[in-house]
Amino acid sequence: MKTILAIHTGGTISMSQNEKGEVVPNNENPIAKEQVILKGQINLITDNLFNLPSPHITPQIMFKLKQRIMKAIADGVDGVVITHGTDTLEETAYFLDLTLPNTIPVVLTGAMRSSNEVGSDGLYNFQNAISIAATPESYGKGVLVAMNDEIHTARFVTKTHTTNVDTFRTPTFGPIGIVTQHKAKYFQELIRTEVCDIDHVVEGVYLLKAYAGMNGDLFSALDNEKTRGLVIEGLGAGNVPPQTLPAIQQLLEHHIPIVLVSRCYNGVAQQIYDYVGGGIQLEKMGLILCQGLNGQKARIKLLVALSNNKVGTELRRFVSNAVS
Ligand SMILES: NC(=O)C[C@H](N)C(=O)O
Repeated sequence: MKTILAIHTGGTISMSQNEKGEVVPNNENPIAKEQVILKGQINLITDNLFNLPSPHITPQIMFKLKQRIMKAIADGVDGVVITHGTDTLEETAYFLDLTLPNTIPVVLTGAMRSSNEVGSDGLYNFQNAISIAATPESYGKGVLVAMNDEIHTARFVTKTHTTNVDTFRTPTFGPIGIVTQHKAKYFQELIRTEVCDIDHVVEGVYLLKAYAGMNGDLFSALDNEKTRGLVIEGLGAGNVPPQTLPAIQQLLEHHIPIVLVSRCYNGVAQQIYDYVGGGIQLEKMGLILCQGLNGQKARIKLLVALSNNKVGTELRRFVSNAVS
């Protein structure tokens, strides 16, 4: 019989609506003891590790979660399910994808409607995640995200809607599989994995979004000493307004690695445009163009790379390409 560990970390899936209609955390996790699916066929063990709304999750907390999963792997569990708030779920999922060995299925899930709301999706998603974690086909696919009958890779999935249960999408590539009647069916393979073990997490990795008319003020506001790295969500295929360039250059002169992604929902940042502030100039200046990741994922990747003490060409190689 397979042993699946469910680690609960909080989020709407663990919350309830009160008489005023406000969604609030519970002391007792309402779904922690529930197991409808695969009852008698798997041994489900539970760890209520945290009870946090996901905006309270930090990279330090992600690191504690990674350590807990490493212990579970060493103890011989066959799969791990993590319940998590959806706001930062994609960041935790990608952090774990980058830092855990790809040995057993690790599946994150959450809910858009709290436990006592009509049409609550929490228990349903939790059941699906258990079933995915117990499926032999789920091995070797990296960390997975199971929401609303779809299975996504941690690397590319993103939250796209504030409240709709169909919020998690994988732009450009699509989901890796689906769940029907609580059974996982895969129709895409994981392209590759890149595990990068870390024993601590650095601070001071920031994310800024470019906008029409942006100037250097926000870049200049960064403390050169405290800033370990920066991700810029550029415009379109990876361009920034020209007024930002002197301040960006200043940061580069302080040897701060700067990663460029696109603020677009779909597509990749590339050296296409040769005008002032275009991707070609940014690449020549020394920015690392990262293909395929959104801003928050690129920030996690840069943070993991820096926590692994990567520098120079190795940092550039690791951060630049998430696709192939
Ligand atoms: N649906 C959710 O879980 C959203 C909630 N604010 C959280 O991330 O904790």
